[in-house]
Amino acid sequence: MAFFTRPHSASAAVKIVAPTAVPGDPIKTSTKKDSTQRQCRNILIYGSCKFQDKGCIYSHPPRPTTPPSALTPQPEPPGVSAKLSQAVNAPVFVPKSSPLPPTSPPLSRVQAQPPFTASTLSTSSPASEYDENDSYDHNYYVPGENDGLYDIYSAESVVPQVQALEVNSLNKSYYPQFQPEYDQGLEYYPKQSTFIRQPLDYHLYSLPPPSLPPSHFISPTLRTDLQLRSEIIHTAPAPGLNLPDNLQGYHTLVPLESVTGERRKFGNWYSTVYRATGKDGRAYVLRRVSDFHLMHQAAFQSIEQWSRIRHPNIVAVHEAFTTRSFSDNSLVVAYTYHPNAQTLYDAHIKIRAPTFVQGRLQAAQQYVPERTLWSYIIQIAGAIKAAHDQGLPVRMIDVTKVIVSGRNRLRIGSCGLADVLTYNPASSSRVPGVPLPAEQIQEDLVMFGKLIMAMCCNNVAATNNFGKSLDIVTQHYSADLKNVALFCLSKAGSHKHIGQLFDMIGSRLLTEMDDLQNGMDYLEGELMSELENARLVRLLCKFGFINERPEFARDARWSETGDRYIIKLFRDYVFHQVDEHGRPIVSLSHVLSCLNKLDAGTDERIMLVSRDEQSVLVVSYKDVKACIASAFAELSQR
Ligand SMILES: Nc1ncnc2c1ncn2[C@@H]1O[C@H](COP(=O)(O)OP(=O)(O)OP(=O)(O)O)[C@@H](O)[C@H]1O
Repeated sequence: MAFFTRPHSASAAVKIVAPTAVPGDPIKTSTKKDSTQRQCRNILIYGSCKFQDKGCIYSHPPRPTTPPSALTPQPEPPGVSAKLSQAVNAPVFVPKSSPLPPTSPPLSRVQAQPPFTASTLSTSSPASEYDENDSYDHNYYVPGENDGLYDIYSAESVVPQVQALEVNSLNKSYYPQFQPEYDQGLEYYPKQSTFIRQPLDYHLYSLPPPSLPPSHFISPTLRTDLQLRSEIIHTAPAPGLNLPDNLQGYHTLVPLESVTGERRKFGNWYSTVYRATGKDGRAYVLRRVSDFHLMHQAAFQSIEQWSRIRHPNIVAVHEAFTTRSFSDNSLVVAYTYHPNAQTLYDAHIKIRAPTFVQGRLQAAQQYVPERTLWSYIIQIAGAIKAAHDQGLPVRMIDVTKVIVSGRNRLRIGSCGLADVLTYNPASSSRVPGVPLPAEQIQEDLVMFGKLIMAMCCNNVAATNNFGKSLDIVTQHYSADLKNVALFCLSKAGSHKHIGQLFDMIGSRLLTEMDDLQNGMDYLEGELMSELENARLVRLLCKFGFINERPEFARDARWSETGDRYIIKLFRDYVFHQVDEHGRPIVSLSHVLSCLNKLDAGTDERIMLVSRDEQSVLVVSYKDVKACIASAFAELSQR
C-alpha cells in the first residue's frame, strides 16, 4: 500500500491503492524529471511563488501578463506584451448601461465549458502525480472523471463552476420569469467575476439577539411546555367511559374533568367538558350541558354573534348544537382547545401541598404577585371591552371559567353558553350595534370585581366577608389595585363602563405592552435559531436523489462513477458501517455528527473504503460536500 499526501492548498481526495505501476508510463517518467525542470506547484496553485528568488529549486516560467485567472497560458503574439505594458495605466472603461465590462461569456457558455481536468492543466500538475497510481476499480471509477474530481477541488476552478451550476439551477427552478433578463445580465460579467449571486448558505447559523430581559409572558421552560402541549393533544381517552364515537363530526372524546363522583355545575345545570377532534383534525373543547331542552332555536343567535369575535383573551366559540348521543337531551357548545390550560382557580386558589424549595419544605405561595394580577386585570378588561363593544355581555367572568395557558396568558372561556341557557324571547333579543344596557354592563363589572377580590384573597367567596377581604387587599396590594376592584364592585351609574377602568390602570398598560414586545422579540429570536432545523433533512434528500439513481443523462452508471462514487462511499461510511462481529452500527449520534460536519464542510478527513475493500479514499468533509453540491446541481439542471 502506498500513501500520498497532498499539498495543503490542494484538495482532498487522496487515494490509497495497491500500486500498479506500468513500466514506461509517460506520466511516471515525467514526474521523475530533474526538479529544476519541473514547474513550481506554487505557480500552478497560487499563480506565483514567494520563494522564486529565494532559493526555490523548481522552474518558474516568466509571469504572464494576462490575469492569473487564465489557468492555461496562451502563446502571446509578438508585440502584445509591449502593448499591454503601455495599457497598464489606461483608465478602466465602464459602459454607461452597465457597471460591468461586456467581455464575459454568457452563463450558458460558462456551463458548456468542460470542467477543468488534468489534461487542461500542465502535465506536471499535482493531479497528474496521482494518476501514476490510478489503479482504481474501474467498475466503480472512471479515470477521466476522477481527474476532474481532483481538479474541481482547487479553489480557482471549483468556485466558478459550482456557482455557475447553482446559479443556473436556482434561477431556472425558482425564478423562471426572470430567466432571460438574468442570462442577459450575466453577459456583462467578467470571466473571473468576484461576485456571482450565490444560493443561500443553509448551514449558516445566526445567533439570536443578545439576551433579552425576561418577559412576563415567556416561560423559562418554553420548549418543554410546548412539547407537553403537543403531547397532551394526543392523549387517548380512558377505556370504559362509554362516550359517543361521533358527535356531529367530533370524535375521540376525552373528558377534561372527572366524570365520576361529584357532578360539576354550570349555574343551575350540570356540565362536563371534553376535548374532541373535529372534522378538520383539530382539537376542540366541547362543553356539554346535560338534561337541557332547547325551547327556541333563536337561542343560538348569541352563539353566532360570539363566533364572530376573535380576541386574544377570549376562547373562540365555534358552534352549538343539541344531541341525544349521551342518551339524554344535551346542549353542546364547541370552543377552541388550548392544551394544558388550567382554570384560574386551579392555578392560584386551589390549596396545594407544601413543596421543597432548596431543601426546605415551603408552603405554596399564598398571594398572587401584584405584577401578575395587573396583567390578569388588563387581559380580562380587554376581553370584556371587546365583547361590550360588540353589544354582547360576557356573563361568565369567574375563576373557574377563565383559563390560563402558557405563561400568564388568560382567556375567558364558556362565552355564549349562559345566553343560550337563559334565553328569554321577550328580553334576550339583541339588535347588533345597539349599546349594551347599563345593567348588563354592571353585571359583568361586578363579576369582574368579585374575581379580582377572589384572586387577591385566594378565596372564591372573598366578597362574602367584604370588610375582611378589603383589609387583605389593602395589606398586600397597592391602592390602585384596590381602587380598580372597588370601581368594579361600586354601584351602577348611568355612565359606568369598562373603558373607565383603563383610565385607572394608566401606566401599567405600558408595562404590559413592554413585556409583550419583549416576549415577541424573544420568540422571534428562538424562531431564528430554529430556521435551519431542516438542514439535515435537506442533505438526506440530496443523498436520496443521487445515490442508487438507476440512470441519468443516458448513463446507467452515473450514480456509481465520478463524484457520485465518493458520495456513495460516504453514504456507506455514515450508514452502513459494521462492527468487528459484522453487526450493523446503528448509532444515531455517528450519523448526526457526520451529517453536521458534512453540512458545515469541515476540513476533517475521513477514510472511505470501497465495499470490496480494494480501494481507500482519504477525503475531507469539505470535498464530499463539493461532490454532493455538484452532483445535485447536475440533477437539478435538467
Ligand atoms: N378552551 C379550553 N381549552 C383547554 N382546556 C379547557 C378549556 N376550557 C376548559 N378547559 C379545562 O377543562 C377543565 C374543566 O373546565 P371547567 O370550566 O368545567 O372548570 P371547572 O373547574 O371544572 O369548573 P366547574 O366547577 O364549573 O365544572 C378545566 O381543567 C379547564 O382547564
